Amino acid sequence: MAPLMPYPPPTAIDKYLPPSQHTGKLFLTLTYATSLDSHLSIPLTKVPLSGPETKSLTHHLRTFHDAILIGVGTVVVDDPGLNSRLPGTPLTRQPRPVILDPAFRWKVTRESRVVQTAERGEGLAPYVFVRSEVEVEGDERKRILEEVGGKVVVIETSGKKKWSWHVLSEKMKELDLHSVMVEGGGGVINDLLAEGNLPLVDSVIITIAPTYLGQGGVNVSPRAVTSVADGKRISAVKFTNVEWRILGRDAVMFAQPDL
Ligand SMILES: NC(=O)c1ccc[n+]([C@@H]2O[C@H](COP(=O)([O-])OP(=O)(O)OC[C@H]3O[C@@H](n4cnc5c(N)ncnc54)[C@H](OP(=O)(O)O)[C@@H]3O)[C@@H](O)[C@H]2O)c1
Ligand SMILES: Nc1nc(=O)c(N)c(NC[C@H](O)[C@H](O)[C@H](O)COP(=O)(O)O)[nH]1
Repeated sequence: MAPLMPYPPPTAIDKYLPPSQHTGKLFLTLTYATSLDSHLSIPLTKVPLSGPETKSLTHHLRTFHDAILIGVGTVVVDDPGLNSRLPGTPLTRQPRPVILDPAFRWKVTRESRVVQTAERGEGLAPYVFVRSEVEVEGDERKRILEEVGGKVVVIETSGKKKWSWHVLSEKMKELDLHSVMVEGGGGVINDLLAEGNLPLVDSVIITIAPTYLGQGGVNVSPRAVTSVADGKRISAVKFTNVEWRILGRDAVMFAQPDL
């Protein structure tokens, strides 16, 4: 895959990046690109929203994180590479792709881009998080992942459909992954922006592209929140330390959740 055109990253964004020494808490950065109508994409479609400058920023951010996390919905639709393609990025600065795929529905093959990327030594192979009820022994896909240094990570769900982000954070640390860049898609992001999960989010970096994708897109809008005091609707998520940068045609918000 062709190296990416590098653009100088914005200055003075260190406070939004993982610390150089890990602190025992998983550092979580939520980052994605959105349209003006808060859509990530058109359903079942990969939509390039980021311009060259913000795509370069995303790849820059990937070199600061131990892991990059997406949901199975994204890996199935986008067939992503999930590496940093900034020229000269050493393997030691490549993030570990993590795919949330409880039912192991991703039909990974040797042609999958993330597998090819790992095979060429241009990125790391994925860890696929799967529910303990799913039979993976003898599954050809497990072998394909292991051949390039990836693995199926079996996680207890104790009958629940979803893993809590506390369980996911503990599992990441167990795997020696101490900082993660959560890139989407809609299901993953709306879940992470739910009230109870916000304390786990350290930084939010959102690219806003100058386009409307139109109704019925893959929308980012967290669950509504009402005030405990009077039961009235209040903002679902607020931010602090908010800074904006204009990169090419896109605006980028850097912020931290205001808990
Ligand atoms: N613009 C951007 O920055 C951006 C970024 C990423 C993706 N996208 C776009 O977004 C679309 C995909 O979004 P999506 O909402 O369909 O899919 P998604 O969020 O990538 O994946 C959702 C699925 O992941 C699994 N999952 C998520 N959270 C989980 C949890 N806590 N525990 C267990 N499993 C969990 C579930 O799988 P099961 O259903 O199997 O239970 C869930 O249905 C694509 O079109 C892609 O191009 C855009
Ligand atoms: N920053 C950003 N701008 C976009 O316009 C867009 N569509 C995504 N989408 C994120 C999603 O996670 C994709 O799957 C990966 O961006 C593809 O990853 P690669 O570049 O193939 O490594 N992310």
